[in-house]
Amino acid sequence: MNGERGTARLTARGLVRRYGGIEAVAGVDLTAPAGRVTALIGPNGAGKSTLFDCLAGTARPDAGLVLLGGRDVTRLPVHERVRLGLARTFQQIAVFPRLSVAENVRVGAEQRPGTRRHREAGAAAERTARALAVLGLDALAAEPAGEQPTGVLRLVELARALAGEPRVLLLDEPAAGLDSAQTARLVTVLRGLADTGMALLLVEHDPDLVTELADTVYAMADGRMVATGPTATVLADPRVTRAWGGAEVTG
Ligand SMILES: Nc1ncnc2c1ncn2[C@@H]1O[C@H](COP(=O)(O)OP(=O)(O)OP(=O)(O)O)[C@@H](O)[C@H]1O
Repeated sequence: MNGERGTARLTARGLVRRYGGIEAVAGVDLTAPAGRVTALIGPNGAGKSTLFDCLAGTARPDAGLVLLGGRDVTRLPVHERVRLGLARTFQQIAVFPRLSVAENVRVGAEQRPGTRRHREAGAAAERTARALAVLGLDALAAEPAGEQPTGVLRLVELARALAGEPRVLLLDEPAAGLDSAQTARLVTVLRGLADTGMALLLVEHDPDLVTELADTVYAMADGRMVATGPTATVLADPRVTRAWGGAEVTG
């Protein structure tokens, strides 16, 4: 796996997505390499979620390409991208409230290619157990998801994504609602996943978390990339600090 570190796993080329007269994503290039944590930052309305939707397949770009492991997936629906190794968590938490924590995670384990075809129920159970353990959720496995606090539900969503053993993981504000202990665990888990060769791309608002986690940062404003590069360099870029402070981006 580590031999692949740095190889592009998910690539956007010239992506454009319009809503009516608004270019929410206005010609964007981005690469999430294997074995790295890549962060996407920018003020509200910058286009981060729209770009995520185009990468995950929940939105179709009006122009440009999405490549997953070198394969053009621009026109493939979400479930095909999942089969090719893409997983995602959402800004708005979505769990099945009446299912247990473990059953919610199992949903992710069963989306893995070949699970049904080969009747790999045992393997799906193992993947579920592994994902629960990685996120420290074993003790809550049998509890109804609907009774858990937000912090736990974020971890359940992440466990569900991991249970499919993806090669590319998209995370939309993964630390929102987590307390400091859960955030520390999340950081350790995400770094550990990158070390296994997974490509991680996260949308994040907290500069401290971005500094702690990300190898590379893409900063968006008004649908465009305003700065890209190593985390410390991008976070110190005046165009980025202005945009994050809510002021107009001019450059
Ligand atoms: N479904 C939609 N219909 C119309 N306009 C949309 C839609 N989704 C996003 N937009 C517009 O596209 C632009 C980019 O929005 P987007 O949600 O992608 O930004 P964001 O960077 O993710 O913001 P936030 O940090 O608030 O989630 C905004 O002007 C938004 O109003």
